[in-house]
Amino acid sequence: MSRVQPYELALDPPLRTARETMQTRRGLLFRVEEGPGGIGDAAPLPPFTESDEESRAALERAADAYDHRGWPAALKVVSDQRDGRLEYPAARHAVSLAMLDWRGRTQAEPLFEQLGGTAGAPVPVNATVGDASPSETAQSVAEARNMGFQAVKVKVGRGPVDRDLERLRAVRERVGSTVSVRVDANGAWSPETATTFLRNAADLDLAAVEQPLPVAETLAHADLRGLGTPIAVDESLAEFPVQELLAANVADWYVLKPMALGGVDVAAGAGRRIARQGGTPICTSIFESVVGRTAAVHLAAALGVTEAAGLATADRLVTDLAEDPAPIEDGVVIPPSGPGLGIGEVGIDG
Ligand SMILES: O=C(O)CCC(=O)c1ccccc1C(=O)O
Ligand SMILES: [Mg+2]
Repeated sequence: MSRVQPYELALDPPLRTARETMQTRRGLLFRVEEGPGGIGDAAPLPPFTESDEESRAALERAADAYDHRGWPAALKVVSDQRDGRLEYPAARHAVSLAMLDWRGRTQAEPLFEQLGGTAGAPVPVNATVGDASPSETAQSVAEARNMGFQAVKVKVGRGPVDRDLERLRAVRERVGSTVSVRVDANGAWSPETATTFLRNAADLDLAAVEQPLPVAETLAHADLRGLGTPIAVDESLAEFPVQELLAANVADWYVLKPMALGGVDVAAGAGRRIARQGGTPICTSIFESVVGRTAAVHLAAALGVTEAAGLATADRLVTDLAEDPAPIEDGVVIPPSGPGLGIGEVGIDG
């Protein structure tokens, strides 16, 4: 038997991005009871994924298919495509993860091994710093550095470019070059604004600028390369097949959100393709529960990513659904070595 269980987690402090102020995250656990059991997480977040309602409906259909016809039928239900893109990536993430967790538990194999990794090597992670005043931004970056993070990601694009540049100068004045700094505009800029930012940011030694342009301007990211700061795409991967982005040379870095790509299996394939073609894959979580986040940790370890992963999303969650089997220490995270996901008892009330 399988079950679909909704959850809701509060973020404290809320995360201010160019697009929104994220205060809570809703998601759905997909659980099966057979044998050792298995668990998966769907945490829909448009425009990265389908909506809550679509995800829930797809998961209910998948649960019914699983109960009557097993794993292949359940997976098929959440694998519908339109224009070459998955219609329910978050739901497919949940079902495929529950299947991998169940299989890993059955075969006593950790998820990172199922994904083709050989060692549960430590993964460097970045702290995530939201939009705030220049002094508050610098303070948050200094705190992250003092906690052992060697990389931070600062959200930009909420206010004018001059303010963002002022924030980043305040960061450099405060922490010098002791920490790697990347920024994420979440698609807030026009090509002109992005160019202005990049020309003025050349001396800030930013590791990358993530999704400067909206998804509709995806191909124009190629023109932003070579202005002194590596370009990363994120939201674009939810809309365009990764091979198209690679063929168009749109970016230096590619952000893999397994929740947006339809599962850790899909994301592992995309990550290997990106690396083969000379791109840099980055793994991130999106404030989903410990179930989804731990899956992303396994993915990052399996791919052996070298750039810091955006997996430090647990600290902001006021409560979670289980004890964290992969807490961040000194800026790195190590995937659990137990079977499957390696998560213990999961309860909806935390
Ligand atoms: O990458 C990180 O540091 C954390 C993840 C993150 O920023 C994020 C979280 C939720 C939704 C979108 C994003 C994003 O990278 O744009
Ligand atoms: Mg991003």
